[in-house]
Amino acid sequence: MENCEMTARKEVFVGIIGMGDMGKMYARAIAAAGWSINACDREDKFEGLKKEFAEVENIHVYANGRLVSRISDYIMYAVEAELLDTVVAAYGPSTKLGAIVGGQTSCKAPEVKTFEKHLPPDVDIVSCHSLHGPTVDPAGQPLVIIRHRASDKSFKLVEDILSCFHSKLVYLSAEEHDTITADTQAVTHAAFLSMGSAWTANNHFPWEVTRWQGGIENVKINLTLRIYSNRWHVYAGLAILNPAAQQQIRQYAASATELFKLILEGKKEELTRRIRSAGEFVFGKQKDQELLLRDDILDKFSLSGVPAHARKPNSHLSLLAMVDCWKKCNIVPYDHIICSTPLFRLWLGATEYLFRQPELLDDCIRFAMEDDTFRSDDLEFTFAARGWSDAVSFGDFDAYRKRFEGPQEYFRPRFADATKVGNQMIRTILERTKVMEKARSEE
Ligand SMILES: NC(=O)C1=CN([C@@H]2O[C@H](COP(=O)(O)OP(=O)(O)OC[C@H]3O[C@@H](n4cnc5c(N)ncnc54)[C@H](OP(=O)(O)O)[C@@H]3O)[C@@H](O)[C@H]2O)C=CC1
Ligand SMILES: O=C(O)C(=O)Cc1ccc(O)cc1
Repeated sequence: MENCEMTARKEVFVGIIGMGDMGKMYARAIAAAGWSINACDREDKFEGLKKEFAEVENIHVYANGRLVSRISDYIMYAVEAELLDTVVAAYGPSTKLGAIVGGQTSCKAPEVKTFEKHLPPDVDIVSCHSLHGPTVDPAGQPLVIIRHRASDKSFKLVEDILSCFHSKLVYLSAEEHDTITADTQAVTHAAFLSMGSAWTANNHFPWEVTRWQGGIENVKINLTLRIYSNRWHVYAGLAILNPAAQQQIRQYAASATELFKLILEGKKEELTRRIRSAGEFVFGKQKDQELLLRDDILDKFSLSGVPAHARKPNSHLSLLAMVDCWKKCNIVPYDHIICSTPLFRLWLGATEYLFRQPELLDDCIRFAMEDDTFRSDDLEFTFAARGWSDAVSFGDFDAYRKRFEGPQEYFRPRFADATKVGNQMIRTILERTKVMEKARSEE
């Protein structure tokens, strides 16, 4: 980069309020690109943060968000979604004249409403949302930008600042963003959260039980652990604050319950018809496309280390319910790939693996009907899906936290391994989606 461009960047101050996982990731990347960062967290973390960033070039730590707001040109709130309104009410009125403000919360309609409520009218609003967690390399991942109220100059400045991530910029309104992320993130998380609750309730680590080994089980286990290793409020915020998400999570629980009842009642034909018709709805147009996940890819990601030939079939209720839910909610997940998280793409890859290999799907249905090995898992899974749906529908952050913390403690000893394997999975799915998008664009 030209020296004069670096010097010009130093004169633009980017404020970051909330130096948790995402705030720190943003601060480090933007500072490394030469912009000046003014950062803060809660006042009681001031001394600790100052020490942590003492040696980091371009990052200046302040005691609170009022001080950061007074002197920054683009201010990003990277705090818990549940707290955003209170935090913006406290610091928003101190925003520098003519500055730009945005947020990193995962649900944008309430976020922009909060900004409109508390920010002075001379302040522009440009928000963003990185569609990945803080330990993922942002390069190539989607980064949504929302131009809510901004001059061309302000908008261009935000684009320049965020270009340091080398992410794929996706331009949406707050409402479009929330509809898509409800379709992709919220219901995906509901599936993994339910699996984690069910395994905890049955008191088994799935990678230690032979019926949970190999293939798409690796995706289920690793991603469940990945979610539980993150902070509960991230998932609570995006589900509870997004009305479209609530409805889909309810449908996911209803799909799991209804399919499980068909299994218990021995209604094989009805189950088969329902599952095939959902599969046709979701995957009907994919017939000529390669699978996102293949055996050789999946087998690289084992936590159990048990060889493929030791695998047992599985009723895969979590996957059957997902595809049924997509159909009931009229969602074709491929339409949202440009605005999806790595977890969503991996989950879609797992559903596709089952539904686009007819012999596997037949085995799965036969196994669900005829073998009761998975009945107790499926029972707990159904309870768990309903429990998560209730926690979200009641809008109760505290109940959500309590439901989350049990499995989180249970799985904690395996988080380090799961994060490593999960990161490799995410790199692989990014490469696979790039290859497939290229193939599609050349068709
Ligand atoms: N983690 C993820 O995977 C992703 C998260 N997001 C969203 O980004 C936002 C940040 O998430 P994340 O970094 O993971 O969460 P963290 O909990 O790691 O960070 C939030 C930080 O904000 C601090 N905070 C709370 N109140 C204030 C305040 N008044 N002034 C300054 N700081 C304050 C929190 O302190 P304390 O802990 O003491 O409350 C915490 O350190 C959330 O809205 C989340 O939904 C978006 C994409 C991905
Ligand atoms: O990829 C996922 O779904 C994650 O779990 C990480 C995550 C969480 C919240 C977001 O708003 C974006 C990404």
